[in-house]
Amino acid sequence: MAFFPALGGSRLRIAAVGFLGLRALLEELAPGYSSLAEVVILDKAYGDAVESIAHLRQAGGVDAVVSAGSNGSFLREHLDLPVVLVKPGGFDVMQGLARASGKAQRLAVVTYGEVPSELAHFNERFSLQVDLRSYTTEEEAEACVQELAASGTEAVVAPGLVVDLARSYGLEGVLLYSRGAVREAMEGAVEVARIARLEAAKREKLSTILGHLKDGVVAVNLDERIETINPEMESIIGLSAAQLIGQRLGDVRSELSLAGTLRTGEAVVEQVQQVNGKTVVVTRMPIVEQGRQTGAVLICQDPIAIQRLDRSLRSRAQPGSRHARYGLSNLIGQSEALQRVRQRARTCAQSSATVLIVGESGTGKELLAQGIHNASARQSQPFVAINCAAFPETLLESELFGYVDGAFTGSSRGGKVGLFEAAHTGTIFLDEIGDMPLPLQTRLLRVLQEKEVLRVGATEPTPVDVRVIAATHRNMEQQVAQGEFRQDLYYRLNILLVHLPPLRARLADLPMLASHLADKIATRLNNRKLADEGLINVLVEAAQGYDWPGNIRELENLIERTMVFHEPLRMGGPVTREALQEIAPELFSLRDAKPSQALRSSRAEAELMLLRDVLNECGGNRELAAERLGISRTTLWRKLRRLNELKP
Ligand SMILES: Nc1ncnc2c1ncn2[C@@H]1O[C@H](COP(=O)(O)OP(=O)(O)OP(=O)(O)O)[C@@H](O)[C@H]1O
Repeated sequence: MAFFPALGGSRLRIAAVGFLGLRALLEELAPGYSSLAEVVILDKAYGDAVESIAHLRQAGGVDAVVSAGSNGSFLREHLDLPVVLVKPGGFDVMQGLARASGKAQRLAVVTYGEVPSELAHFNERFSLQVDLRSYTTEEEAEACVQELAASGTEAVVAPGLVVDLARSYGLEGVLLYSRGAVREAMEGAVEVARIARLEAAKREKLSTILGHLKDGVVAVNLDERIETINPEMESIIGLSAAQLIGQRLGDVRSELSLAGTLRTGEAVVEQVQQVNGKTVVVTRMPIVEQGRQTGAVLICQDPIAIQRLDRSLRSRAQPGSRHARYGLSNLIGQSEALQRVRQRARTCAQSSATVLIVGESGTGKELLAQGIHNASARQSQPFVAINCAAFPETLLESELFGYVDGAFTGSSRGGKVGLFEAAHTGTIFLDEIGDMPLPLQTRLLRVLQEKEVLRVGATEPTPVDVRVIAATHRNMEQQVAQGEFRQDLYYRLNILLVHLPPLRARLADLPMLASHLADKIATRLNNRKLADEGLINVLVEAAQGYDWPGNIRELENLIERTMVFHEPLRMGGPVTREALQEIAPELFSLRDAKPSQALRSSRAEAELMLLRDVLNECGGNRELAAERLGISRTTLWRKLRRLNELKP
């Protein structure tokens, strides 16, 4: 689509500067342009004319100026506006001479600047004996008229200034400019004014665009002098546009110099640089107009903004990959213990403080973390999860914190965004935090304290706003006591504690959980018949005496195993206790075959450890501990006594 900027709504405005004869001609011609432009006639010269034009510009603006002779040249030098000069042609000179010859014998032609060569040639060729003179300053004009008067010249054909002077010396003065020359100048001025308006509209549009850009932009001419700069670049450089326009960019900030681009004419794209102590991504490009280089432009981008954009593009490209799928309502179970967990999770969701979830493997720690995130104000932001036990130290470090280009051999070009940066404005879930190596614990502590990450190999940290939810199945107090986990980090993580009880401590939830999981798996396996109630009943009955070391994940696996291996179920037939015994012997063997003393003691040990942990967390308060475990106080007391007896 072509671009036709409007002329700014108002009429063009032209200042026509001239006195005496020129002024009379301007006044005569001006009404003929009233539909195109307002012509303001100024009977002023030199400095006074400049001043009057300045006032006019303030009161409504001026698009172009028409003037002539030395006055016109003076205005051209002192105004940053287009000035169109009335140019006398050969015909004007002849007309002037014809008019003057009717009044006098001895004639002179005085021109501004040099005497046109064709006039001198014409004069000589036809032996006209017209005295040809020229001037550039007002003083020269006066001296010239004095000389002419002294040498007996009777009439002078000249620009207005000289005509005026001639008359003051008693000579005849004939204005050099014809009506045609003035009309031509007026027409030129209207056209120039129209183009100036179009240019101004384009410039305004460009500066509005540049003003709204988040990137810093500066353009220079071939002499590397700043011609255009946007506010973002002003703040990167630390100086205002008024201070910068016209300066050489390389003199102001050598690190931003465009001299190389002007010399080679080649673009250099996305270089990482330090400017004013800040890291920026810089692109340099030549400006080429109609095949000719006319300057160069430099664009500065904020790397954090690029990363944010990169992240949003990536997350859009992989929907759901950085999102929490589950809410607190997906946490199935109505036992008192689970209801308390849900209530506590809702409280956690109200704040942005770090949460520590403690619970055995498979108890739903990640599900709970997702639920907290989705119930929090960060729900529409990224949720990023990582299992700290699943990576060797160096890999975990680069996964969490990212690295810069060339940080180590084999690192990807362009560096890598760490999960902390990827989780910016959202939540990061650090599973198995107790398995994080000590050096990384130190780095994590720094992130939590300073709210910024330092990529591997980087010198400058990147600010991040991330809510941390950590989880562990380990006894962290013990880890701290044994020097395996930093105490200060433990305190930082343990601001809001949620204890997820094991399945065996809330067997009341088992029927509901089994039925929910059976539904889920049957849907996944695309066979609704599998979610048979008979299966749930047999399973629930058989599972009551079982310990569920793998908790809900184990229950889920067991249901899936039964669905896959039990032929009659697939046909819609019943599941018998015997069939289940075959598929999941572990459910029965421990109870039926009386566990060995060694097995019993190790299970007792594990349970005792859990009870003690919870008691410790509750400061020895048995009521609170029983509540957290989802059992009654008497059961807790009984268990403690029995387990202590069982201990080898
Ligand atoms: N209360 C619950 N309701 C429904 N499903 C649950 C519940 N708790 C856990 N699950 C399911 O059990 C499986 C294991 O849960 P999750 O991965 O959250 O446990 P985890 O404690 O983080 O395990 P790990 O410590 O081994 O990483 C998941 O499929 C999860 O959806």
